[in-house]
Amino acid sequence: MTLTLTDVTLTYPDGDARLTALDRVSLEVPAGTLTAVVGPSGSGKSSLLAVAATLVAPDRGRVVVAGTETTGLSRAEQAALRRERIGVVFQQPNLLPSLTAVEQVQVMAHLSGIRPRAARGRAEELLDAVGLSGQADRRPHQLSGGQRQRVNIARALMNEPAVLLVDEPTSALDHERGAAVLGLLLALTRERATATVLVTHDRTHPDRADTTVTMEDGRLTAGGRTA
Ligand SMILES: Nc1ncnc2c1ncn2[C@@H]1O[C@H](COP(=O)(O)OP(=O)(O)OP(=O)(O)O)[C@@H](O)[C@H]1O
Repeated sequence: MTLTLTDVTLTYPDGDARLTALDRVSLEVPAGTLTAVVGPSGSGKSSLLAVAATLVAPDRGRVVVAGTETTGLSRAEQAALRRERIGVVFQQPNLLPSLTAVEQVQVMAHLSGIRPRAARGRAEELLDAVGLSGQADRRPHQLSGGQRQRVNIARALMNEPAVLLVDEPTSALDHERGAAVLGLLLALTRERATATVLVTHDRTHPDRADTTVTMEDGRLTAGGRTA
């Protein structure tokens, strides 16, 4: 299943005018591949993810998630689609301070309609997949920034999403850890056949992505590279 954006334009109110955050953006991300999105601050990268996640409605254009055209759906239908088909890892991880790593992942099952007993096993399996099997019982303050991001990724995979959207934190990870997260995301993308989009602030490691696109002033500029 694929993520497709076609001619997507998004504007925000800006005083009496409108600010164009996305300007006729088209992007296709096939299942089992990872597209890295790079570009300067304010160029529209997070807006692109927000539209792909159906969290923000574009002014114009089409967003198709795993075969479903999202722009015509009601808010309730979009919420159901997010719950069932989309995994999102935000720039600001909002882990719950009192829950252990495995509980953070498990709690997502509730939203995804997975039975509690099955949820524990699945949460453990996902922590294993992101390399955190030894840390299952730690709380967020006992984990490093990179480990917290891995918990976040495991959490986003709980509903077996078709589309995985990751907004990489700007400062939480150094280059080496950022590269490790990219390696992990690539492996998960292949294994789980997700259409993955990674917004990254590190300009060096996207070389390993299947495709790298650059945002500039709300436009996807040429120079996208397909491996
Ligand atoms: N809710 C909003 N209301 C008004 N303007 C917004 C809103 N969100 C973003 N913008 C503006 O839209 C443009 C694109 O912002 P966006 O957050 O998508 O950029 P970005 O490339 O993700 O930036 P960064 O790398 O700093 O996270 C910016 O000019 C920003 O100021």
